[in-house]
Amino acid sequence: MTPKSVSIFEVGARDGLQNENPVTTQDKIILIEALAKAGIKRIEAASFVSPKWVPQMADSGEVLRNIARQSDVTYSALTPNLKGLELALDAGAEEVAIFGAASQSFSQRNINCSIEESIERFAPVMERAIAANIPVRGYVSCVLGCPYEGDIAVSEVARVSEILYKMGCYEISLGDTIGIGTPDNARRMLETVAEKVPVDKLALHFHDTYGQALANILACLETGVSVIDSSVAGLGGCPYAKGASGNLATEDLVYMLHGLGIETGIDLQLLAQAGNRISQALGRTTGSKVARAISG
Ligand SMILES: CC(C)(COP(=O)([O-])OP(=O)([O-])OC[C@H]1O[C@@H](n2cnc3c(N)ncnc32)[C@H](O)[C@@H]1OP(=O)([O-])[O-])[C@@H](O)C(=O)NCCC(=O)NCCSC(=O)C[C@@](C)(O)CC(=O)[O-]
Repeated sequence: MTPKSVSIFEVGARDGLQNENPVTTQDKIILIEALAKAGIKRIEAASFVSPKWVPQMADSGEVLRNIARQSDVTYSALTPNLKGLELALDAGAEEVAIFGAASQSFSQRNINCSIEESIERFAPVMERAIAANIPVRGYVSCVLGCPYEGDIAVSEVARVSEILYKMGCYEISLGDTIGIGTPDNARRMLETVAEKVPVDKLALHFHDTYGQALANILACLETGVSVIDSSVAGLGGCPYAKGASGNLATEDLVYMLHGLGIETGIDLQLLAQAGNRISQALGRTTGSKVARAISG
């Protein structure tokens, strides 16, 4: 059944900015604070990965330490290993995420290890996070296709999702990393994963490379999924998936959800302003059609 409200997990400051031209630390801080003012309650603000691999995220500690935090907002960070987790805890991350894949080739290119090795690396991260009382989110990439392998079996998506869930992730975010899915296969994938992980513990994380993300989300909403990741101004892509565009723009998602009578708690005008400002800092126009329409 379609949910009455949707929780938006904003990934623009991480998934978005990790694959844009560098912006200043201050620009990131202004963005994150503006997103919170617009009513977003879950913000992925940082990523503690190797600065040699993703230089755009090298100032993650400084970002987390300097944002003016709102008490009802959760600020989270990616942590691929124990080193990343310790840095995230030190900087005050309130939630962390481990990120695996349903594709062996993507796992190798993204985090330099196989799926099985990644699970081994995640185990101590989970253990330490639980000891520190920090919730851990789990990502599974390539749920609707892989830039290196093509089609990915939904059974593999379900298998990896279940492993991360059973390890203790409170929520599993299903990433269409290259935005290749279409409504029927997106929904079928979600239904298959939901046989292993309860649908209220699943989130959708759809890139918009082929312009299908909104349609795919609409098709999936009927299953009752109620957490959706998106990126203000459609920022980003993925450094290990050449040609992938950003996540679905949050403004476009919010506009559709409000039109369907689904609550988000987000002020669309303030959100569009936040997206327009970071787009200006990047020297590009917003990737959100809704923001362009409102601004026009
Ligand atoms: C995972 C590693 C670190 C393994 O990298 P590695 O080379 O296998 O690891 P290592 O342990 O051998 O370390 C190599 C170097 O990295 C350093 N290092 C090691 N760990 C860290 C850390 N946490 N923070 C800072 N530095 C670190 C470590 O200290 C060492 O430094 P050196 O001695 O060479 O100077 C590397 O592969 C990496 O950083 N990859 C980047 C992955 C990434 O950020 N990808 C993009 C995010 S995932 C994504 O966008 C998909 C998602 C989540 O949005 C969902 C979707 O859309 O599908």
